[in-house]
Amino acid sequence: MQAVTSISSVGAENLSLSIGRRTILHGIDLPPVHRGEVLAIVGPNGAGKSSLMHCLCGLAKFDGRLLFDGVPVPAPARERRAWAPHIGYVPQNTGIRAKISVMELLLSAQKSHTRSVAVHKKELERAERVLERLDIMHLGQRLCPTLSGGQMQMVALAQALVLSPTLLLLDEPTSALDLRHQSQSLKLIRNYVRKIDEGGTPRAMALVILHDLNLALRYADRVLVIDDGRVSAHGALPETLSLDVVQRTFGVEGEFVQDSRGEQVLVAY
Ligand SMILES: Nc1ncnc2c1ncn2[C@@H]1O[C@H](COP(=O)(O)OP(=O)(O)OP(=O)(O)O)[C@@H](O)[C@H]1O
Repeated sequence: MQAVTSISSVGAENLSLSIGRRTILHGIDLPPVHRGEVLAIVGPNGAGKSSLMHCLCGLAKFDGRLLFDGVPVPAPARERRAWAPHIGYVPQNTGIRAKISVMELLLSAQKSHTRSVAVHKKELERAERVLERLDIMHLGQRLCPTLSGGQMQMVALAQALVLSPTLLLLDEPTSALDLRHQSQSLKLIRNYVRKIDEGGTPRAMALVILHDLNLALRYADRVLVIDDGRVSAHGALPETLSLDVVQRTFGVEGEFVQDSRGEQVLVAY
């Protein structure tokens, strides 16, 4: 198995997924997403967004090509394990049932069953840093099953970030969050991917499924619109998310207005 130290881009060609006799994804092309970029994946309920993410993180067996750094990723799970440490995947349902504290969860994610005090200290500091950035230090000693839905969602994000992945795959990471935490989490994700690492390149890239198109407009660089298992639009934001695309995809009327900072905001009727 080849050694993989990071992932610099992710893309897909003609990716299809069937479950039983039903085809869920019909030949999806995902032009490469590079480090430093946030790609929003949007589309109606049941369109295939989570299914696409399952393919990207190795949870579903698909036809077509998944490309990391422009190179097809081998299909056998054994081969794909090489990439796993570089992927931070947060699923839609993040229920963590283990009766351990949030801090224990973040330490076990880093596999810190070490006797080395120095390593343990480093991992503890990293866990504390992530909790601090997400503004959830106060949850460190709480048992995971006692957390609220929103708190659990932020802890799941912390669990992914603590491993410093180069590819973040986030399935509706803000669905249970209040207004302040929605902005805070997406700002943190954007800053995380744009941060320049020791090699002088942005640290990571993020693919984020979002239902709130205004959050996509504010925090993502590009958008992939999925409708009925197909890509119906793809490109830079805000121009790709035209009123026509919104009407066709979601079947709603609306208009774009400018907010006080001059940014485009969608008002749907
Ligand atoms: N295990 C499964 N067996 C059969 N059908 C499935 C399975 N998982 C998903 N599907 C179907 O695949 C389609 C796409 O589902 P998916 O969860 O990818 O949609 P989504 O775009 O993420 O939707 P939502 O916005 O509601 O989360 C849906 O019609 C769903 O019913």
